[in-house]
Amino acid sequence: MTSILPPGLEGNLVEYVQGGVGDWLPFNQKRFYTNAFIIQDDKILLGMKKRGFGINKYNGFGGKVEPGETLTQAAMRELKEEAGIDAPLEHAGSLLFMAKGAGWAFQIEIFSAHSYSGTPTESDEMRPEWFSFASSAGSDADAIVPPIPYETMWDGDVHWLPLLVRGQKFVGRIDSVTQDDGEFAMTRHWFGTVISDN
Ligand SMILES: Nc1nc2c([nH]c(=O)n2[C@H]2C[C@H](O)[C@@H](COP(=O)(O)OP(=O)(O)OP(=O)(O)O)O2)c(=O)[nH]1
Repeated sequence: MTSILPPGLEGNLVEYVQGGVGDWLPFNQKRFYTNAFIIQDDKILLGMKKRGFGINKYNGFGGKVEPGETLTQAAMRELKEEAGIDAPLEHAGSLLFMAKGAGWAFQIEIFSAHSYSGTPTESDEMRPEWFSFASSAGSDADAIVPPIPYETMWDGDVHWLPLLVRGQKFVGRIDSVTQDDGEFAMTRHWFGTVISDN
């Protein structure tokens, strides 16, 4: 099934999930960010954001792409700065995130790797922790790896993180408004999976 893509998304995509109401928000510019995840067996490495935008949420490791960097170089640099590790990151998906009133959109390029070197280490910005995405996660009293903490993550992550962990490339858009408490609430979202050309 093909469908009309939200503005700002492109590619050979099949709709996976969508929701919300209203017109897609206008934007006049995209700013590029990276977000990197390490996935091993049935575990994923997330970081608790200790400061700045998205504080007190678990997320991948990332930040702004600096002038002159490729997306992959930026993703590797941010992973090293924020988690203290190196990894052969590969592009895994893209997320266009729009906050009402901003005028510009976050273009977040998502990367993943199944191996890494070094030891995940707390930085000024992030505290790394492993989480399990096994179906039995959290049900075993002896389990020491907790399940993915969606309640402490960005609202839209519950839609695309399952695609990421099973290696399905995806593209999505999330529009949001800022609430009185400063938190973002999704107003509309759309996610599609990427159809490979071969
Ligand atoms: N997982 C996830 N991340 C999101 C969403 N929306 C959103 O802005 N983000 C990311 C984009 C950025 O990577 C991150 C916030 O930026 P950041 O705090 O890492 O960037 P920064 O400006 O501090 O950049 P830097 O100093 O680290 O370079 O939050 C979302 O819906 N899900």
